[in-house]
Amino acid sequence: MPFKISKPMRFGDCDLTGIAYHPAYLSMLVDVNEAMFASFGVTWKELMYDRKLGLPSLKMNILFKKPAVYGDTLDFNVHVRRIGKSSLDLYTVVEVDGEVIWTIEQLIVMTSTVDHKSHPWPEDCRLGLTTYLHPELLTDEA
Ligand SMILES: CC(C)(COP(=O)(O)OP(=O)(O)OC[C@H]1O[C@@H](n2cnc3c(N)ncnc32)[C@H](O)[C@@H]1OP(=O)(O)O)[C@@H](O)C(=O)NCCC(=O)NCCSC(=O)c1cc(O)c2ccccc2c1O
Repeated sequence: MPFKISKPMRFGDCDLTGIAYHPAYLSMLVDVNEAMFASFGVTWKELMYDRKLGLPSLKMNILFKKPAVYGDTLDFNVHVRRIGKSSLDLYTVVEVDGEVIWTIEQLIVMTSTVDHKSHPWPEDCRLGLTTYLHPELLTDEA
C-alpha cells in the first residue's frame, strides 16, 4: 500500500495560463514527504533539531503527463521502492480523478546536518518506511 495524501490546487499554484506551475508541485512534494514520515511517528522537526539529520534529494526524474488546474485535487501515492543504507528510492504517482497527472522518481539520502555526509537510516525511519515498500516498482533506470 502506498502512502496516500491529497492536496488542493490553489490559485497561487498556477501560472498565468491557469495550469499548475511546477515549482508549486515540488513544494507540495516536500510537504507530502514530510507527512509520510509523520504517518509513522517521525517528525522532521525532531529529526533535524534533535537528531541533527537531514533529507536532501540527490536525484529526481519527473514526468508531467497532463496539466492540472486551479480547483483540482491532487491525489499523491508515494511508493517506497528501495531503502538503502542511507538512501531512499521513492516513486510518487499524482492523480486527479484517477488520471495520472505527473510522476516522480526521487532519490533521497539521509545526511548529518553537522557534516552534510550520508548517515545510515535510524531504525524507526527504516521500520516506518517499510510500511510503504513496493520493490516490484523498481526499474533498471532508477
Ligand atoms: C547526499 C550526498 C551527501 C551524498 O553524497 P555521497 O554520494 O558522497 O554519499 P555516499 O557515497 O555516502 O552515498 C550515499 C548514498 O547515496 C547513493 N548514491 C550516491 N550517488 C548516487 C547516484 N548518483 N545515484 C544513485 N545513488 C547514489 C549511494 O549509493 C549511497 O546509498 P546507500 O543506501 O548505500 O547509503 C551528496 O550527494 C549531497 O550533499 N548532495 C547535494 C544534495 C542537495 O543539495 N540537494 C538539493 C536539495 S536539498 C533538499 O531538498 C533538502 C535538504 C534538507 O536538508 C532537508 C532536510 C529535511 C527535509 C527535507 C530536506 C530537503 O528537501
